[in-house]
Amino acid sequence: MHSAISIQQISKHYGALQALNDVSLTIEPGEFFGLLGPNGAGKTTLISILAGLVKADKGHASILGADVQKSFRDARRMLGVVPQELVFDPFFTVRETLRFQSGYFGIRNNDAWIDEIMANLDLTGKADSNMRALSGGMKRRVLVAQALVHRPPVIILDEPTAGVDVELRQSLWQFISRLNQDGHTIVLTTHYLEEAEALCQRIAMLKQGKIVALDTTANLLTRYGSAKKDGEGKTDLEDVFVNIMSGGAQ
Ligand SMILES: Nc1ncnc2c1ncn2[C@@H]1O[C@H](COP(=O)(O)OP(=O)(O)OP(=O)(O)O)[C@@H](O)[C@H]1O
Repeated sequence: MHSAISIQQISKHYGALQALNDVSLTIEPGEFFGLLGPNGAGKTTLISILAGLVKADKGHASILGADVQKSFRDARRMLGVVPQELVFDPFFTVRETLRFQSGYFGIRNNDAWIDEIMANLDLTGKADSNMRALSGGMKRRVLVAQALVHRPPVIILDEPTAGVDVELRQSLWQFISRLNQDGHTIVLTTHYLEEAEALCQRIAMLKQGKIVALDTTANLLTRYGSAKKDGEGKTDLEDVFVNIMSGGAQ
């Protein structure tokens, strides 16, 4: 069986800046995987390479066996990406936006699935609203819906809960967890480390374009956690993250 995502020795420069430096990573089908790192570590660049939006200088990447460059269409069809930035045509309604996205993948008569996704994301009441009339949190739900219209087995979410209220965050995680239980592979980037700790089975940490830690969440907590100074003695992923980013990992 193919890996859900295979990344082999990927490097990427932007001028003099090395955004990714020899990154290798394999994610298996059905995993809930966290890709963490400080601002500028290279997470979005790596996701853009997987989505075929940015070309790596070196290395290979594939989605369920399809090379993201050589078999772009096959790879893209198996991948749903929830981007970090909210970019929409403001004059389309929510339903039109989702129909348009279905058309991009050559799917017609997708309304039953679009209705199901909208219901799961609490968007049904906004189906006929123009995108420009939605709040930021609602727009983010549409971004998630858009990533799912073609029923991709692998889903990457780039900071999906940035600027989202607690209620939506929880309903979003319930929905994403259900997709994972149904067999979808989920890759998540987030700066909310408590979310990553609760959801992700395995985590990679990037720092200045290099992987500095890669392990199960449980092992990372055991290996790199340190008892909190507040005396409670409980370690968490934030603790681990700070230790690794300050040079505690090899
Ligand atoms: N199109 C571009 N041109 C030049 N530099 C870029 C470009 N895109 C990204 N970079 C640089 O590459 C580095 C990695 O950026 P990237 O967006 O991948 O990081 P990130 O880990 O996703 O950060 P954040 O957590 O802030 O989203 C940064 O230094 C960024 O400024």
